[in-house]
Amino acid sequence: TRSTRPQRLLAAVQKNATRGDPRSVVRAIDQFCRHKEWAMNVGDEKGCILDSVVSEANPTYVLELGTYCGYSTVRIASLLSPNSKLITVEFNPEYAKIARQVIAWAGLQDKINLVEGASGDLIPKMQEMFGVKTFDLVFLDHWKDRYLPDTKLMEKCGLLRKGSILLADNVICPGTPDYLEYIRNSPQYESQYFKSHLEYTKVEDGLEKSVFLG
Ligand SMILES: O=C(CSCCNC(=O)c1cc(-c2ccc(F)cc2)cc(O)c1O)c1ccc(O)c(O)c1
Ligand SMILES: [Mg+2]
Repeated sequence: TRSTRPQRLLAAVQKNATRGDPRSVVRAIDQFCRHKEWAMNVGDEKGCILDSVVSEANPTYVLELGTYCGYSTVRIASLLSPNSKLITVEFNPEYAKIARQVIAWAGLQDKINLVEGASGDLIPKMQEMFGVKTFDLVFLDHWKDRYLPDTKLMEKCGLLRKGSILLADNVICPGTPDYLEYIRNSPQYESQYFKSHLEYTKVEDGLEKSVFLG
């Protein structure tokens, strides 16, 4: 049977990237998506904004919601200090299977815990499963109608501390209107919009960075 797009993306990584070199994995995926087949990675333009937010935060514990093929997982983990951890949640088992291989090719499996399941089920278990107290940075890139309920759930579970950063992809395209309305009007957050474009296109999109004030 015909291969899937994630399988073809993995093949491009294994063909064009150097094992153990995360930046070459990121470059290989961007090349594939720009010149061969579009895929819903955060991409190179928004990826630079992601890099600057991660570098400035220098987080110890990172949560990513929505792994897909592991592009942003690898991009973030390549910037983390030695004892830090990235937990990434993926609902779709096919995506998770590919992401594990992309992460292994980049040589970052020791920094990353990929857990399969629905974010709404897993968020309340984060403390018991991984011994995590709070997350310093959360990257939201999963189902767009889950951003708001999962943010409220993280607040309820005490997973955010004063200064925790939420960085949300796709707040314009496909769009997360209920999340934006909540986070921009809540006195508990200080938000900033980084205007950019939908990965590999000229369509407007952007990242919303929000600091939890506790
Ligand atoms: O992985 C998922 C769901 S699918 C991936 C979400 N991402 C998108 O849908 C997505 C879509 C687009 C896009 C597509 C078509 C267009 F024409 C324009 C834009 C762009 C993006 O950057 C995206 O991130 C999941 C994980 C954990 C869970 O707990 C759960 O409930 C779900
Ligand atoms: Mg996205």
